[in-house]
Parts: sequence; C-alpha cells; structure tokens
Amino acid sequence: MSPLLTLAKPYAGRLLLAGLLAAGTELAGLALLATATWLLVTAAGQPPLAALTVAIAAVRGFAVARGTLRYAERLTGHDAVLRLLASVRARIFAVLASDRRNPAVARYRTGDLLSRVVSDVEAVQDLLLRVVVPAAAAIVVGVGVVITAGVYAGPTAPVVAAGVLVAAVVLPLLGYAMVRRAGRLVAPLRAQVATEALDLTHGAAELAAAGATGAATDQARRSAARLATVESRLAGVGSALDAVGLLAAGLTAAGVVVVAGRAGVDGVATAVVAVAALVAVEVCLGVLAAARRFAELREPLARVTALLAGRAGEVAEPAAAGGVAEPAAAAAPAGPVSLTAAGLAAGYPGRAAPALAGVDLTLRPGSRVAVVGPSGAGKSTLLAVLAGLHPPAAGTVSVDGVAVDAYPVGQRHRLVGGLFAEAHVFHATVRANLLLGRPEATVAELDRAVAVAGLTEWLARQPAGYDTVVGEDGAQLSGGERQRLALARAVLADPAVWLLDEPTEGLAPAAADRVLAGVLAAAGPARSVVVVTHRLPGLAGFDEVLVVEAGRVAQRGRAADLVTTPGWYADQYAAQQLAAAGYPSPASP
Ligand SMILES: Nc1ncnc2c1ncn2[C@@H]1O[C@H](COP(=O)(O)OP(=O)(O)OP(=O)(O)O)[C@@H](O)[C@H]1O
Repeated sequence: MSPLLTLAKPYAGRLLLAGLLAAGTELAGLALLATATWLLVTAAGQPPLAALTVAIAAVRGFAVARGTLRYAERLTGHDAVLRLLASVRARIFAVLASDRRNPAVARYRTGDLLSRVVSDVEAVQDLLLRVVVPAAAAIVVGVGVVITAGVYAGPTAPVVAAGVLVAAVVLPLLGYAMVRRAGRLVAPLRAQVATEALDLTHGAAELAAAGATGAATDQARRSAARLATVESRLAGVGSALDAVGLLAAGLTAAGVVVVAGRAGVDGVATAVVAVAALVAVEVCLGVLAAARRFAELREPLARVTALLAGRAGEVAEPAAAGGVAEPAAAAAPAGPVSLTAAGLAAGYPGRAAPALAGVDLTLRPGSRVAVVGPSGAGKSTLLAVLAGLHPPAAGTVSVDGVAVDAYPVGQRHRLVGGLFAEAHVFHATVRANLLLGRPEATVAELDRAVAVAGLTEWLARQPAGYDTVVGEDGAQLSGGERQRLALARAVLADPAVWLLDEPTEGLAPAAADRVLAGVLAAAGPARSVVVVTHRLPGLAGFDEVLVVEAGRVAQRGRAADLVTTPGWYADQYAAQQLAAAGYPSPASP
C-alpha cells in the first residue's frame, strides 16, 4: 500500500479534516437525539419553560450543525479523494505507457485493460470515502459515548462498551471474513458466467453453424443459476449479520435501562444514555459496512498498488532515491540506426518449451530481412521481443550499441516499431487510428501512408473519408482492410527499424506483392525492415531470409540460395509455386 500512501500524503490534511467532520456530523446527530430525549423526559415533569429554553435552542443548533457538517464533510472528503484519484490515474497511465515488462503491467495488456484499470482505481475512492472516513467517525462516536456514559451514568458504561465492541469489532470481523469467503466462491463463478455470455454473443455465428447454440445456452443458464444460488445464500448470511447488529443496538439500550435501574441512576440520565447508546451502536455498525467494503476492495487495491509500484518514475518523475537503479537514459539517435539482437530467447507462462531460442540478428540501415517458417514457429514472438513488447528470457537487443531499455521510454517507438500480430484498430475515425503513430503528421503524409498500404481506393469510397468511424476493433472493415489500416499507421509512424508482422495478410497474392513492394520502397535506404510473411515468392530482393522452426533459426541466407537448399523453405516454396500454378498442394504453410 506504500505507493498509495506516498501519493495520498499531499492530501492527508484534507482527509483528516474530512474524518473529523464526519465524526462531528455523527456526534451532532447523537447530541441532537440525546438532547431531545432529555427535553422530552424533563418536560414530562412540567418544569418552568425557562429551564428548557437552552435545550430547545440546542436541539435546533444540533440539527443545523448536523446538516452543515455533513455537507462540509462530503465536500472536503470528495475534494481530497478526487485530487488523489487524479494523481493515481496519472501515475498508472505513466506506468502502463512506460513499463511493458513489469509483470503487473503485462497482466493488463488484454482487452479488458480499460474497464479493469478504471474500476480498480475507483477502489481507492471507495477505500477512503466508504471505509476509512466512516469507520474512523464511527469509532470516535463509539468511544465518545462510552466515556460519556462512564461520566454521567457510571454503571452503564460496560454495557455501552459491550454494544460498541460487538458493532465495531466482532460483527465487522465476521462481515470481513464472510465477504472474503464469498469472493472466493463467487469470483470464479462470475468469471465463468461472463466468459460463457461472451462466447454466446461473440461466437453466435460459429455456434449456430455448428448447431451448438442450444447446448451452449443451456450451459450458460446452468452457470447463471449456480451463481444466483450462491449469491442469494451469501446475501442471506449478510442480512443475518445486519439483523444481529440491530439486535445488538436494541439489547444495549435495554441493558443500559436495566443496569441503570438496578444501580439507582437518575431516570433522565438513564433515558439519555439509553438513547445515546442505541444511536452509538447503530453508528458503529458503519464499521461493519466498511469492513465488508474493505474485503471487496482488497484485490483491486492490491492490483493498483502493484501497478503503482511499477517504473512510473521513468517518465513521471526522477527515480526515487534508494529505488531500483535505472540504466542511464541515452538520447535516441535521430537518423538511421543499426539494431543488433544476440542470443535472444523467449517463452510464455505455462509453456514449457521456449517459443524462441538462440536468435542472433543484425540490421543495418537499409537492411531487408524476411522471417518465414511454419505456423507457431515463433516469428511473431521474435518481432515482439525485438520491439520490446515481450520480455526476452535471455539475450539482448541493442540499437547503435546501446541496449534498447537504456533509451528514454518516450523515444523508443521512434527507434523500433511497426505492425504486430493482431494489431488493434480503435473504435475511432480512420484519421485518429492513423495519427496514433505520429500525431503531428500532415494530410499529405496521411495520404502517402494510405497509398503505401493500398487503402486509397477504399478511403475514396467512404463518404466521410478520413472521418469514417471504423467500429469497435474495426468491425466495419474487412480483415484485409483492417490489416492495411494498421499497416498505414505503422508506415506513418516511420520508426528507424520497421517490424512488420504479416503486413499483407488477407490480401490476394497480386495485391500482397504490390503492397509489400510499396512498403519496402517507402521505407527507403535509411530504414531497416523485418517482415514476417507466409508468402515466399517475392523475397528475392531481401538481404536475408530467416527460416524459424520451433523457436530456432533453422536456415538463413538469401532466398535464391534457400530455394536450392533442402529444407522447409525449399519444400514450401515448391508447394506455393504449385499452388499458384493451380495444382492442389498437400503441404500447408
Ligand atoms: N500468449 C501466449 N501464451 C502462450 N503461448 C504462446 C503465446 N503466444 C504465442 N505462444 C506460443 O508460442 C509459439 C510461437 O508463437 P508465435 O505467435 O510467435 O508463432 P508464429 O510463428 O508467429 O505463428 P503464426 O505464423 O501462426 O503467426 C507458439 O507455439 C504459440 O502457441
């Protein structure tokens, strides 16, 4: 929790004030009821009106104070918390943008990134406004009433203390344990229901085609029913705890009356302490609600803390003294660069065999390298490692002799970038999707990138042109159009080293060759280009072709030599030539 505390430090004063105001509100409410009780009981004895005027004024004063204090507390608390949230969000954004290798960040690189981070950050708001402030106020009130009871009706103090203890300690501990247990039971069920719902909607066409819609719907219904049963059982236990809390409040008040009666405490004091005890225990039940909420918040808070502990310092502020030493940031070279990868290895969690092992590669300005190989060989992994999107298990990637990591995060995309597997197309306009790589690009540069990617005709057909919204994940585009839009974005970004993962996927062979030739021409002599491709004809102009099989470079050389060397390349080349000539081929890419 320490990074959170560090961020909260500037707002500690406001938060403390909010806590005091919350306690003041509860105390004013309590004093209101206690004074009103005193007034009623005393008035029953028909004293002169003058004896009651102070109490009557006090009742009005406490009523007004309660409302005013509540307003001030909400204002101060929300002001502090919203300011803190802004800092937390800025820091988390910086971590996400800067530190793809942090395991806590890597977990977030999935489709639910946005919703997960947004709801996790809200947990910080809830922690302060719904846990810390109300719990602190409740405890102040509880302790205050026990002390007051001790002063004005001594023998009743232990009874009030017992009620407060049950409401502020025993029940919250039970509530906390219950919610933790519920979380362990419910979370996997909820995840299952969510996955099945998603499968039913996203996979509706496939399920219908396979005649499996009925079975999948039944399964989802069964999971939802199981979840509902578990949730209603847990809700029952929760309501029982609430009932016990209310019972404790009533019993405390009754206990006060009995004990005070036996000890001969004055009737007015008894009534006032009994009502005060009733209210104090009810206020202390706020700790039960806070404990439940805290139990729910623990996991999101742990995720936020893990994220905040990332390397945000790299971009947000200088690394704190005593923190992990970052390599000194070298200024990224502006012109052509050489990239060297040595002994690269990489793997994935839960996969025993390495996805990549012992890969060496040198790219000079103007180099053209193709990476080919069977499906699942590790080609995309190689590109992801070169781009710093996937952490290498071993080996180094350096640009102009300096480890890529040593360049400032904000400049790395200018050095190495491109088009990666399953490139995401954002639910935004074509223009916004393209400008992502280079926000300052001119319309002429946009036009050029679109032309290189072979999208000009498609764009001309869109009535809104660059303002066409492409739909969620490019849903309003065909697979080939989506790929070309992502390619145009990569071309526009124009890093020093272009890494392109199947840039012409989804295109007919002739169009694929044309687009690839255009891309290579656009890269020019200053840029080096690495292309992952399944199309072997058309690689004659490349300086080097790497044949990757099972994570290792099985063959490398110029395409003309590989064609005549026995191996995967020669076999595959022959198969593709036959297929192009119209002969069916048993080999698959
Ligand atoms: N996120 C992941 N988690 C676990 N294993 C993965 C993951 N991504 C890839 N792999 C595995 O790593 C190996 C290499 O995958 P990679 O995507 O690099 O292959 P590829 O040569 O690009 O394949 P393709 O040509 O089909 O795109 C494969 O066996 C794949 O199953």
